[in-house]
Amino acid sequence: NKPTQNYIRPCYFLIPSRGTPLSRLLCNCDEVSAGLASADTIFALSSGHGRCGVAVVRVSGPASVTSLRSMAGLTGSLPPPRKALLRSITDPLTREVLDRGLVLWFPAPHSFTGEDSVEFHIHGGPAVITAVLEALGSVPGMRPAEAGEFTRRAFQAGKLGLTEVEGLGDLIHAETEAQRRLALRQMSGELGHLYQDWSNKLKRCLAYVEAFIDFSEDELIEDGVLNQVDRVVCNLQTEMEQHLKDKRKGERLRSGVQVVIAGATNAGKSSLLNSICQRPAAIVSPIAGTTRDVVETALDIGGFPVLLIDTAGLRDSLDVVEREGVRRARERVEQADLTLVVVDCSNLPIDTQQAAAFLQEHLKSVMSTQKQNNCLLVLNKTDLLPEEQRQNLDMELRQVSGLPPACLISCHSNEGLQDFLTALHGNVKTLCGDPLSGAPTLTQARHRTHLQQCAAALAQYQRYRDTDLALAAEGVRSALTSLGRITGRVGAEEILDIIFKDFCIGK
Ligand SMILES: Nc1nc2c(ncn2[C@@H]2O[C@H](COP(=O)(O)OP(=O)(O)OP(=O)(O)O)[C@@H](O)[C@H]2O)c(=O)[nH]1
Repeated sequence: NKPTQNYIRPCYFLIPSRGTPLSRLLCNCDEVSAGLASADTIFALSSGHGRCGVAVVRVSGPASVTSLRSMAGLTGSLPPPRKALLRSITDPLTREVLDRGLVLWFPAPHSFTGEDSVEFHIHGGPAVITAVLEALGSVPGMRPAEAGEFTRRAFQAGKLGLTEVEGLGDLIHAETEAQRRLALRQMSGELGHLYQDWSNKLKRCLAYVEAFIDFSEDELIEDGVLNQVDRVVCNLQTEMEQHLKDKRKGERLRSGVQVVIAGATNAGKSSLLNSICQRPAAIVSPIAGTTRDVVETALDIGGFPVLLIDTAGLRDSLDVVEREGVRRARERVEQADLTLVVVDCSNLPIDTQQAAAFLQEHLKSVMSTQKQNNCLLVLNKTDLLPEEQRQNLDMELRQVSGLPPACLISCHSNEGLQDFLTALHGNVKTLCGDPLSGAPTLTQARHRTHLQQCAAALAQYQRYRDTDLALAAEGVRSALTSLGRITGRVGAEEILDIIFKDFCIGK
């Protein structure tokens, strides 16, 4: 019998002559809905919106051929697959020529969606695009595609795994070089292959445990089979632990590093924000307490995405609005990946030891000790210091232990700004990691959740291994289910909508 979709069932392999069960394996019908042909044919503009030289309109589904024949005037044989053909594109009802462009024919299964597909490469003016889309809508069996529907069909045809789909989505949304690299790596399937490999190992473990439960009493199963399972489970746990201990680098790179600028009023926080992003994004004034709310600016720092956040100056205030601003500032500091604590260095004691003690107290008032590990001290307004004091401070603060790295800058003269930007880039790079080196990293919070569930389920195997083998097997089974949720092989329906809704129409 064909197993029900997503259902893991045992099946027996028999030696035909004696009928003795040799081993019991698991057959996982995990092709999701592979092979389910879609009745509708969908079409959409797949290139970007707005005026452009060339626009690509994509069609996928059984009526693709009809659209090709009726709109490109092809009565005889179809063009060779994947070869561009220059044709007049006509309205199938009125026969009016709408444009002259290229048509490409991708017969199933060698297309992005796995279905018969056609592409019309037409001129990118809005009137041409509208006319061609309207004409396609008049072909029987065709309808406009929904957001992400082409990719969804590719997934359902087994052309892409769910992690690859997510990589493709990230690639479309990538705004920086490092994000592009990370997305491309995930789209190439590295992460998906890692999880699939773990999944295959667990399937084998489950088969062994089930076999042991069923046949150990008849002595048809070798001694030590459970020891093999123990070893695999233990190794997988270690691998997963390592994989999860990634300091959220991939997730951070995907969504942007949160860099928060904090400190006392008038220290020059807004000036620093403006200097970094090289435009007057925040209001600067000599009036203490000018910034009252959070000001966010998205930046590309050396290829890494950064969300730079200016906050209200930290001080006690009777003003309700300012108090709320300070509360929000503290909240953002606690959520930050990196905090830039700005200090007006013209207010520092001249003696370096006293200055260091002052800075330590100041840091304590801004953030928790743990947060100080991801912090840069920015000593601003060096233009107000005598040259000798500036140099002493620069040299001697480096010798003080227990202080975060400090940068001396002046937002007015730009002195020290380049060194500070280099330090900032270095910190951001460390927080994101190199997207191309080492093992593939986690990029989504949902992967982390399912992996944590998987690790917990493996712990259940170990807990019950010697007392209740059925419960231990259940642990391995739910570990498999958790992995299947990441790759889209099990119980993925509820998450598909969430993932595909992030895609644009035409992808
Ligand atoms: N001399 C000098 N003045 C600076 C420098 N940076 C900022 N200032 C001045 O310091 C004052 C306060 O600057 P802001 O950038 O508004 O300071 P802030 O920390 O955002 O202030 P709040 O909004 O009160 O939190 C302004 O008059 C700036 O022109 C600097 O490097 N040197």
